Amino acid sequence: MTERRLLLVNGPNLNLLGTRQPDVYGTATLDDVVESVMYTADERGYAVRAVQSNHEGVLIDAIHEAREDCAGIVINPGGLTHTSVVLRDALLAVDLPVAEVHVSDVASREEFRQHSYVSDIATVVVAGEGVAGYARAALALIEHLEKA
Ligand SMILES: O=C1C[C@@](O)(C(=O)O)C[C@@H](O)[C@@H]1O
Repeated sequence: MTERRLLLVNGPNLNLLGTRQPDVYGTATLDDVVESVMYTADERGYAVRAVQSNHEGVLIDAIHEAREDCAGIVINPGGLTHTSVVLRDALLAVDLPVAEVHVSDVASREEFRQHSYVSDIATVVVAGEGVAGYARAALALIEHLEKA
């Protein structure tokens, strides 16, 4: 039976949501994000395990562990989006469907933010919708899982 659990991953600096560049990222906190994803997932009968780390290896370990008991991954890799081959490799290695989220509209920001190592392997990409984008991404991922 498919596990009814999602892994929610937030990468470097996302612990500072709410106070970090509020003009770009808004004032909602990481706790708000986790709560909104849990609420949305719970309504569809899914549990959520949330991890945030400023350390790439911690994120990679959490992604590896998801293989044991998660059906999919919702991830905002933060700046690692634009740099991390190892994060991409971890996502490919566990072979779970991925929803990539960005609070800001990365496509309309600096050029270096316009390349993602995750987007082409993601089932869902949501960017520029503020923290509300996390719940939308989780829902789209669940819908994908339910169809599969
Ligand atoms: O840390 C972040 C946050 C971000 O992923 C976003 O949610 O908009 C966008 C990234 O470019 C940035 O490095």
